Amino acid sequence: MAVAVIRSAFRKSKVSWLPGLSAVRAMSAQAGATAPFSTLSVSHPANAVTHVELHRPEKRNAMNRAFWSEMVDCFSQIALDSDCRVVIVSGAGKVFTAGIDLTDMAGQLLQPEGDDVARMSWNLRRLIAKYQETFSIIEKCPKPVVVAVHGACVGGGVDLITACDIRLCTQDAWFQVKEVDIGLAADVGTLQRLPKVIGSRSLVNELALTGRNMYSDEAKSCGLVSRVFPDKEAMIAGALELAGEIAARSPVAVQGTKINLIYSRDHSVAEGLDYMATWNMSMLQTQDIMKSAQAAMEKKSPKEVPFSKL
Ligand SMILES: CC/C=C\C=C\CC(=O)SCCNC(=O)CCNC(=O)[C@H](O)C(C)(C)COP(=O)(O)OP(=O)(O)OC[C@H]1O[C@@H](n2cnc3c(N)ncnc32)[C@H](O)[C@@H]1OP(=O)(O)O
Repeated sequence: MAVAVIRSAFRKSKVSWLPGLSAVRAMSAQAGATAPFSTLSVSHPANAVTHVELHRPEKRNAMNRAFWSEMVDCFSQIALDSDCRVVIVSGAGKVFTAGIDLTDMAGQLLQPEGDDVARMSWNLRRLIAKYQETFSIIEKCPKPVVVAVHGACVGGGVDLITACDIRLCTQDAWFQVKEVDIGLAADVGTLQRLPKVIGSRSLVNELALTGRNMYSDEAKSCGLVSRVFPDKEAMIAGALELAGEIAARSPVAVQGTKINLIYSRDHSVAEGLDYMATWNMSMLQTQDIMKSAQAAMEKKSPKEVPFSKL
């Protein structure tokens, strides 16, 4: 009986605005993150899954000038790619990343352009904001991002992973808020996001003020990562399995969940509930609810439900 009710509701839900919506989607759909990047390798290992690999292994994936721009281009393309429902980020070679490229840093950041202090300061501010966007773009991307860390994750690496939605690591992974060791206060996300990721403010302060290494067991126990794998191969297999589970769900539900979780993290419960109500006053009208409910009633897996692209 319940199945019949859902079927009938689903038939009724095929309302006349759908062709218009498809046309808008067709106009905005992009081919995916295909630009020839020099510091990133982008692949599509499974249906609806995009894998972004930091790819400067001979320099331990140190973040050079090209990297700071390419991440923004890559994630801007992914955000619009209706064939992508979930992203995996990992590092090629021996480690995840050695953080900012220290040889590149001297030019741009330490010798800002400008005729006087005001102009140099203004240019430097713009540059720092640009570097911040390199990781904020991950958080702004509506597709969930799973990051898989092996070996070292230093400095800018911690900024990067705290902007991701799910963090995995290998047993040999270690994390270091290194900035204090090179004479600067971390300025591209760690100080803002790490306290929201791990529960202990005292631990955040300790890590950021001493620059000490944190190893995988402690990263798991404090909540920085949700799973630890014996090695990189097992971790990438685990990341793909997790990505497959996310990709199988309604993209309307998944993207709405990511956006509302981040909004709620930064607002009061009352504001979060208000935002949610406004969000769902349109999103509850999706066909995906009827499709998912029907599959649940028929004891089918969400993997069997053909959701439209988003
Ligand atoms: C607006 C500001 C925005 C962001 C700021 C971010 C701040 C930070 O990121 S602070 C962190 C800076 N990073 C470091 O201090 C790490 C330095 N590197 C290491 O400690 C080690 O390389 C390692 C990551 C532990 C890996 O060790 P190992 O596997 O033994 O490799 P190496 O032999 O040391 O290096 C191989 C190769 O890579 C080059 N390299 C490594 N790290 C960097 C780097 N950060 N910048 C530039 N180049 C790096 C190293 O020089 C070697 O190059 P060769 O040409 O082979 O000599």
